[in-house]
Amino acid sequence: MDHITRAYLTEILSGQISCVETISDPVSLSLITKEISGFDFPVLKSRQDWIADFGENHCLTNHPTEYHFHCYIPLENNGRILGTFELHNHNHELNAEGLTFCCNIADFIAGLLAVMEERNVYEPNLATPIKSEIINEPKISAFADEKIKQLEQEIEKLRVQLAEYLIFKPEESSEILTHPEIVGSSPEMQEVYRLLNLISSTETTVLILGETGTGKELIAKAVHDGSTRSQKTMVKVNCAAIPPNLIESELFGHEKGSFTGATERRIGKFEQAHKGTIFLDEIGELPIDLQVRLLRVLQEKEIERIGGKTTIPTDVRIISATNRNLLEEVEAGRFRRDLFYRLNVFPLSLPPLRNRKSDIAVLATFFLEKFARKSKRTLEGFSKKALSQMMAYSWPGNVRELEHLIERQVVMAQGPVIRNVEIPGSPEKSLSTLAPVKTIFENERDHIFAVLALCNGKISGQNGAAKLLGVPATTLNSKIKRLGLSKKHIF
Ligand SMILES: Nc1ncnc2c1ncn2[C@@H]1O[C@H](COP(=O)(O)OP(=O)(O)OP(=O)(O)O)[C@@H](O)[C@H]1O
Repeated sequence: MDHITRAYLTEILSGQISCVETISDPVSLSLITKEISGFDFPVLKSRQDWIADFGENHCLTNHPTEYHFHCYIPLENNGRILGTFELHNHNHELNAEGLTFCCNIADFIAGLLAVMEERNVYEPNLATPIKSEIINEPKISAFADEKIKQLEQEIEKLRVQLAEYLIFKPEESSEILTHPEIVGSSPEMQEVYRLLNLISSTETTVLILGETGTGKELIAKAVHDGSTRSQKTMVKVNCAAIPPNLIESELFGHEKGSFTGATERRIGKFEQAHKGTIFLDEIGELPIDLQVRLLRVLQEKEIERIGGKTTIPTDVRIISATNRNLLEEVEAGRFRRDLFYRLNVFPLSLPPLRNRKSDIAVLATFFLEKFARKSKRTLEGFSKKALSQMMAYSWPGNVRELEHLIERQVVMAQGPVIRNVEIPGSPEKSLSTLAPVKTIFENERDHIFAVLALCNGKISGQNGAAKLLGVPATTLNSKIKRLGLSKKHIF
């Protein structure tokens, strides 16, 4: 290899600097090539990792300050690796969220380098290093066309978000965050509110992830309401609910007579959402051919009605949501990787209710008040028993399931306090209906019996039952006698 392109962000005390450089000097190159150009997937390394591998001389950030955490992501465009994106920072080891940020930035930088290469603005085989502060101070804008400017703007937005993310130290914030429309103050929801605050004033494309009923639509609404587009509408499209043959016309509209049954011109959801937000729910269900069209709309920022002859510019913020693991869908070839990166600019994961049990009581009370008001009933709250029933349940349908359950309880309530909640699929168990319970004695006997059978009756030694059970062979022998077990039980 005769050169390597490195785009890097480093955290310094006064803020962030960023630059792209091409290194072709043989001495630095051999060291760098050896170390980072071999990474063909994202790699996180700490300073200690580098020292363990290469000694104290590992530092390759071209900056005198030593950094503690390093992240390297290949800059890949259409299967070609154009260089490496690096982040060097002091404070945090990157978590999954930070890594996604970086992957998104890398994706845009790779796109930018590819366009620059195409336009001859950037020449990867240049013998001398170019040092253009493409991110902070776009010197190349003299040559730059619209596409380059757009990509630069996207990168800049992400860079600012990443900077805010890196500066934030959760342990230093003691303020309990809340939201007027969203109930819950568990640590998991604190993180959701923090991310909501982070994106509220931006135009970022958001991907909301979470199981069914975790509140994805509610959060999408909160993102829209908190944005500068809140005076315009948020148009919702449920990609799973529309028959595949109608979804294109639903999203982009059609001209009269463009297909059988198109008796009128139809304005699609993208046009309806102009200057506002479009919420693409269940995006994982979007057919693959429409994924291509959606990607084009995201890139070109214009749509074409079916049967239309002109393109219509659209200014729409995209929020999408899914309860699928989209990366798995990408790996399985059911979801386009380029679209995934476009949508996943800012991922926001909602925790399932079973992982934030401290919110159950407050959510249940919120719904109790809501439905009591609606049905004009006076209800005061839940008994301890009712609350512990709700706490013990795993809520596969999450907040929506809780909401429906409380609605039913309000209808059926006999007095001002709900004393018993009917958890679905678990009729109240009385002792007489429970399966016979084993005594501790029986449990121990059966367990020892099973392990002895596994070891073919061998008690001591390397493959003996005593070793597996973590007791000395003499103890196991006396237990076997006491429990009345013998070899005949085993073979
Ligand atoms: N934190 C919350 N506070 C108050 N209400 C909530 C909260 N989370 C969810 N809900 C309510 O629960 C119901 C389900 O929420 P929502 O429709 O947003 O879930 P979803 O994740 O979009 O579901 P699906 O994946 O099935 O589309 C709604 O009535 C919503 O208002």
